[in-house]
Amino acid sequence: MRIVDIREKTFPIASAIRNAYIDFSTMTCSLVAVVTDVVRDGRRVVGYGFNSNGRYSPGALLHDRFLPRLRDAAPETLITDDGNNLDPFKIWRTLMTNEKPGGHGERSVAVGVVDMAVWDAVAKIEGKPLWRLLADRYRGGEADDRVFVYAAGGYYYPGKDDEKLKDEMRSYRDRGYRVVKMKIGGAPLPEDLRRIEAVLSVVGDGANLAVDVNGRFDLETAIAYAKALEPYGLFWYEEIGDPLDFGLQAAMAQVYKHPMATGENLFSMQDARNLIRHGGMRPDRDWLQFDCALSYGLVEYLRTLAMLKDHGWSWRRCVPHGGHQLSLNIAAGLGLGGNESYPDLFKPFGGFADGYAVEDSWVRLPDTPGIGFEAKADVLTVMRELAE
Ligand SMILES: O=C([O-])CC(=O)C(=O)O
Ligand SMILES: [Mg+2]
Repeated sequence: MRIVDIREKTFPIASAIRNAYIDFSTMTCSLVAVVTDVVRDGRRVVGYGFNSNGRYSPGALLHDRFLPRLRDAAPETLITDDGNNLDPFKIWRTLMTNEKPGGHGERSVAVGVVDMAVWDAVAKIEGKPLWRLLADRYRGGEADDRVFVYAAGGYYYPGKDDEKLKDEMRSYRDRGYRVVKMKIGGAPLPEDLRRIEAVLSVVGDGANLAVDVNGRFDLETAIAYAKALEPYGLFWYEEIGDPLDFGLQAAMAQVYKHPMATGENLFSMQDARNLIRHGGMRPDRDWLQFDCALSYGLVEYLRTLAMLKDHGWSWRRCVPHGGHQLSLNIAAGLGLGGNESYPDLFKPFGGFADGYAVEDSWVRLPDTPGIGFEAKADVLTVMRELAE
């Protein structure tokens, strides 16, 4: 078997939302199709991948550097020894030819998009959902039959008052999410506390609400917020300072006793390892949000999981950023703690299979071969337009 074509297209996923650091007025997303010569159920197997929000489309990097490496490689160097399937690890090595270590930048997004498409194709060729393939390969066949998900939203938005924020959260609760997340740090502390209390009037207990700073605070502001947030007993306090400021993160562990979360902007196993070594993260309560779609894909995420195991961390502490189905498959297949969900944002790329309702913040996965895009009509439409 071989790869016969690789296509990429950049799509806008712009919206008027704003977090404490950026707005999404020009946000884009890259969709990649890896077309193979394998036929299953009368169709040519095509694997699809895309990057999650927060980083722009890596289309230029893909066209300049990464896709030519795959096109120029001898086809037999990209497949398994028995010749029956693509080998995600060999493809990863080819993509990363002549790339120095460190300084990961956004090439990790480009490699992540291709890696997602490769795993989708690999599972389709094996005729299995990816969560099943991962459970069979790495967990002795054991898979979780449902995954914890929380609804992310609560952005700043022109003209959005507390009533609109409450309506948004009520609609997530009506759609089966127990836990919701909102943005903070983009307004003065008293205003954010008023917004938090508005949301708590809808979701009740603080254990049903996570807050996300998107890396905005210096230590002094982080501590002022920590003191104000402490009484609410929130689900988590996320990405409080700069993602690479492990000293700030470690200092916060001394002053904030409730759970914290971070990691969505760490793009390699080595960066994740530095967080674990130097960030003071507490394996009994804190959460790790590394997102494979932004950070060299599942091949690299497996290295990150191995690193966590070596450091005595349970994979149940991982709840990836991004709200995409690749992380949902990894969560079910490898036994993570859950996955993010954006019920209303970043369409059609975010979101899970049609017709699988969320209940009390748990969702089930379809049996569709691959990542499950064939079970989600809106994303499948744009995918098939690209390559089928
Ligand atoms: O607003 C964003 O960039 C998304 C984000 O942090 C999250 O989903 O946790
Ligand atoms: Mg975040």
